Amino acid sequence: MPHRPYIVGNWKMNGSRAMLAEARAIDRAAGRYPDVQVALAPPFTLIGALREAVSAMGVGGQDCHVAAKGAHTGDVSAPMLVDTGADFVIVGHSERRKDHGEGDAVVKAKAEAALAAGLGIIVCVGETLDERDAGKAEAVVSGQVDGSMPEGEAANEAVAAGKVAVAYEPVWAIGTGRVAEVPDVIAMHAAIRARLLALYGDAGAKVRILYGGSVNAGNAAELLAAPGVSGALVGGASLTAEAFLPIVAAAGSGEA
Ligand SMILES: O=C(CO)COP(=O)(O)O
Repeated sequence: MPHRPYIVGNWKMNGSRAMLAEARAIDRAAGRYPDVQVALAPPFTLIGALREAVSAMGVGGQDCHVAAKGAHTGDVSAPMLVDTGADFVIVGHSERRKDHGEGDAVVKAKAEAALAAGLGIIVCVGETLDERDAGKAEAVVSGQVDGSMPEGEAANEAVAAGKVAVAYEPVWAIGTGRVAEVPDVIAMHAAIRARLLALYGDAGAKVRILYGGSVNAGNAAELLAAPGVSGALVGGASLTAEAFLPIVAAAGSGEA
């Protein structure tokens, strides 16, 4: 694998202070896999506490507003994420795109706001089942990459610094137990890489492309060994150390 594997847990709208014990256990074990970059994205309410509870792993947000501050009730900005201890943020998750009507232009603005605040980013893309069945998966995902990735000098610098990742998450594989076929994942990651090279030139090779969608202990090794897969964005199986650590172990060479 040309990149340092990146295994990220997305807790979505799950978690309470009681779950900090899981984060601590994940963090302790993550320290045994220095070859793997491990991170968790808890809900906003837990970012600060989780940051203080862990030391080896990254801590991120699941979304940010396009503006740095202002009259946007209920929203959280990228500088606020930094202030509470986050080092990255996920933008453009399909649940945000669907639940909050976020299109590519908004996702791109969020990505640029996050970079301006100094955060790393994971930009999510992925097709629906209808789009895949219609043979449009690569076209849809390529269009999302073109429309959602940040542009400009700050983006080029962040890409070169390895602070930018893309997560390919087929919508039909999220939370369904249905994983994409490995050849389809390889093909899609290659299509995404081609767009990244077109957008950023040679530096586009530095963007890590993660797979997400029903990743678990049983399928992680095969997915992570696939050419072009630089890591995983994990939902349900990131909620406990017991479920998440085998995925970290599958990515790393440390002791189990
Ligand atoms: O959406 C996901 C991660 O962002 C994937 O969720 P699951 O791993 O629960 O399918």
